[in-house]
Amino acid sequence: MDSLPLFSTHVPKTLVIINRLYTLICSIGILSLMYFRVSSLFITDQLTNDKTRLIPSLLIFASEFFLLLIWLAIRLSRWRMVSRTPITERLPKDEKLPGIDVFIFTADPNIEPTVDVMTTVISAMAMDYPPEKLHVYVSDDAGSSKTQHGMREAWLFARSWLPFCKKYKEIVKTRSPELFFSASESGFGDDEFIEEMKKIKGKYEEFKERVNAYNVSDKGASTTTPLDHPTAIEVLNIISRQKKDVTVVIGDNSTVVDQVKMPLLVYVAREKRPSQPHHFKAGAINALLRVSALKSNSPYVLLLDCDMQCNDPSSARQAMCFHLDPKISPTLAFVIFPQKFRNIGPYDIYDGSMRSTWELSFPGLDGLQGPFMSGTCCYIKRKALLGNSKHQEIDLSELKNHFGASNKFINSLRDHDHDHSSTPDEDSSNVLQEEMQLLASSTYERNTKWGEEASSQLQVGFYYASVVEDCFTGYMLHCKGWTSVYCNPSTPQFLGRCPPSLNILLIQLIRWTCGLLDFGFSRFCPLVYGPRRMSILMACGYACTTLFPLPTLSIWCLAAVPQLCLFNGISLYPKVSSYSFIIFASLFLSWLLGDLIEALLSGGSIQTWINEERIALFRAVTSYLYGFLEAVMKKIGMRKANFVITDKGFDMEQIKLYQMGLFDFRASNMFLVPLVTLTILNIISFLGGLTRVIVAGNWEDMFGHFCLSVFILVMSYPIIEGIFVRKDKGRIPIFVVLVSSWYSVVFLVFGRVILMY
Ligand SMILES: O=c1ccn([C@@H]2O[C@H](COP(=O)(O)OP(=O)(O)O[C@H]3O[C@H](CO)[C@@H](O)[C@H](O)[C@H]3O)[C@@H](O)[C@H]2O)c(=O)[nH]1
Ligand SMILES: [Mn+2]
Repeated sequence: MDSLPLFSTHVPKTLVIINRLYTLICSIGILSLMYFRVSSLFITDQLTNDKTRLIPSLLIFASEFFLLLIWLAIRLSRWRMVSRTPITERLPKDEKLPGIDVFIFTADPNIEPTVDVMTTVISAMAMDYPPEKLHVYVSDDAGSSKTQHGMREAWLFARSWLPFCKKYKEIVKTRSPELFFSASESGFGDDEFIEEMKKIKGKYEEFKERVNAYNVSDKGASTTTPLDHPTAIEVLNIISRQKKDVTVVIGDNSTVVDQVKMPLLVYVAREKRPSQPHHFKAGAINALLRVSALKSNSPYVLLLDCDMQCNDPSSARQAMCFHLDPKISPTLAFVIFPQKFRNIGPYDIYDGSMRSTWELSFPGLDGLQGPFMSGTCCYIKRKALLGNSKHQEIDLSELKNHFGASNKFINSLRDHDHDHSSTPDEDSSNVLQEEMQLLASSTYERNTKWGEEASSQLQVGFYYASVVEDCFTGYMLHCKGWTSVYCNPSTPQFLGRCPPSLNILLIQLIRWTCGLLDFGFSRFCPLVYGPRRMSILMACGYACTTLFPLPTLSIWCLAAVPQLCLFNGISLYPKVSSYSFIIFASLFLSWLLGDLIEALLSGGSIQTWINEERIALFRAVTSYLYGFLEAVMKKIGMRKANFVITDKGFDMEQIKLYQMGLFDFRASNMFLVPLVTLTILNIISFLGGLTRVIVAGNWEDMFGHFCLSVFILVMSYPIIEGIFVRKDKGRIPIFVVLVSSWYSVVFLVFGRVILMY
């Protein structure tokens, strides 16, 4: 049994063939386009005789070239798509399974509703895994009594929920009470089941009420601030109800309640002081790595954002099929599941399903060295995060230089070198508690290597260099030779909630853009640092992800320059009757059709495809631009790193618009103004160009421009509708329309001056 592989691998042939075909077409297209553009720069007449101008031609050439390069890099990174299926029946017996520490992160009870966070906690505790091998840690970066209290309530509810799930495991398919009670099939089962289900539903409602009541009461009012609070660690077990102060379980880590064992549950609020950098989520992960090392020190760690509930309980076993597979296990650092969302509307206008990432990019990377890391739905090997060598062989003082002064922590490192779940020595509760307090203190990392690039043998947790700590840390692991695996079973293992609002989405994207560019611009740039350490295709994958926001400049050019030229009767594209036009037409069409075919093959529809293209453009001209500017300002020292936490409480109006497939334009003006300006500019240019062509009759020269304009106008339809048609609250405010019209006029005037050259 042992030697049999624990998973199987398939190749999605149709997708692979289509992708390779398009890579080929795209490469030929790029070469011919370059030939055409370069030669037409020198022989002015070849275009539309005397009307070619240098500046717009150069701008357009650079933009097209850059976009095509990125397109090619994306295609290349999907060269070897694979998909994998774990075979859980072949896993060793429960006693032989390794321990797993689940880390759940929350940072602000005001925008991350406590009930939701706790539902995630409960769903993780109820996973299908031996409870004595499962340890759930909650990191509360706000140090809020609301979360701490919520956890005690969650623990109490779990005491009923876990036995219920165990008893009816054939019926209770999802272990998140929220998902279970909202699903229609929760009503099936015999009378006894229905009776018990009603009871437990009542308890769940009471649990929610108690948590919410506490949060609005005086007791819930915080006495500390998210940026300034002491360490608080609480290990929950039966006695913690009576003894409100910190309790530490001695002996077996799990607790037996009503014949059902409960996983260990630990609340950790690391100390935060304004004078000490806390490094956002990466800092929280590292603090948990240290604290958990003393308590359970499991060889595997599951990272979960607080809104990512465990939907299917089998993810841990599935992940272990890869981690324990004798063939891939030695180099395997992490197993990733896709982030799926439970609130995606029927139209998915904001591309919450991220189809191209989960269905195409990640399977592509999986055929190379493995998918990127994401800070949630990810089972990581602890050893990969703390060094891949035998810690016994390294000098103690060297280890202390890297990991800090705690002897107990260093001992734990040496412990997890034996790839099995270890029960750390249980000291008297006070000693252990003190040590955990030390490890979670804000000064512990001073003069250590936490969050930095260490020696080649050692890795000291998550990196602090970028606010997309997950992608960057994964990249560095890949550079060190670790691999990763992607697992995308048909039942979503985890379900979170995507932002159903344009504003929240675009704010989140600014952080991602800035964080990705941070590392794209650093000495670790995948184009420079990568190729020597990983395959060229893998480096391509990282390059197009970290540098993908850069085409914002190209897209701005393509959304404005050809339009200004159209307005002024200057042609940048060959005559429709000429041979060279075929280059443009075929590139443009194969780009669109390629995306369309892939969307259809990977479970999307025509609507999906239009939505994806549309939101990609909206993101490119707003978030990417601001993220890019922020990254540049950080680089020159004008700005500090910032992690704006994604708002997770949504209002009814937002949800209503989202469900109807209507954009919610109650967004910041900084997003609306660029979008509306470009739309108005395109409308004016289109109408102006049309008039001009009717008068001059040179439609053959301007055909390319019209195609581009029509495409942009179709993509901007929701904006046009938001300006002229909609009357609801989510329409585009009149003030924005006025300001944007003014900017469009400025564009037209400046454009005219520049186009003279
Ligand atoms: O100082 C902080 C900031 C955030 N978080 C937690 O980190 C998680 C992710 O934050 P969120 O605001 O939800 O960001 P998203 O953009 O939705 O998260 C994505 O992007 C992050 C990197 O920017 C990754 O860490 C996440 O795993 C990934 O889901 C949440 O649970 C937060 O509570 C902290 O613990 N401490
Ligand atoms: Mn999130």
